[in-house]
Amino acid sequence: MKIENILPLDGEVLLYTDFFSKKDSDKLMFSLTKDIRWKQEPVTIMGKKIMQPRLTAWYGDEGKAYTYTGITMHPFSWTEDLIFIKEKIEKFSGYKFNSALLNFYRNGSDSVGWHRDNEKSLGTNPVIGSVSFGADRYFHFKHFKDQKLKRKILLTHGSLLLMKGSTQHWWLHSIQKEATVASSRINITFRTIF
Ligand SMILES: O=C(O)CCC(=O)C(=O)O
Ligand SMILES: [Fe+2]
Repeated sequence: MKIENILPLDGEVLLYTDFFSKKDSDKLMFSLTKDIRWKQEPVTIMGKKIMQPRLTAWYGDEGKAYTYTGITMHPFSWTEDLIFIKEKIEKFSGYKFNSALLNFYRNGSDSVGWHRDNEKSLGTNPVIGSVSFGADRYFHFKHFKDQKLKRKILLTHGSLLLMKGSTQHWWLHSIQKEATVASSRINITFRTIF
């Protein structure tokens, strides 16, 4: 099977659909929904405190605190599900991860705005392993310099998306609201924090 880069230049994004079987994906969607310590967190944008339009959670190796816009986050310890998912991605990709940011999109009204995962603590060309369960949602890319240059792909139940090379330097990504989506979606981005 030949997997093609979704980006036309300046980065590498590879999609593996059905990375997890339907059976494992169904089980994981159910148990992660129930067991992860989901929280709706506030963010401060231009001096105004607003709630994020989704639930989040941060898990990782002990002692791997993460400073993000002035706030230091302490991750929860890996759960059995997260270790299972992490090890499957590590074995397949050859990369190792020490933390994971989890997102819970309750329905199509939840979203994540345009951003790059380019915090200093992720290093220069971060490799991010992103798995999705539940509702299908479109993942949008827009080139940072040439914002007319766009790509989108559907992230399906049990899929793995690998983002690497200079992707986080040159491309913004987002999950836009989708009025027609009624069910929930979980996304987990595995990262290495230095
Ligand atoms: O939900 C997704 O697929 C992406 C989430 C994301 O971009 C992030 O957590 O940085
Ligand atoms: Fe992101």
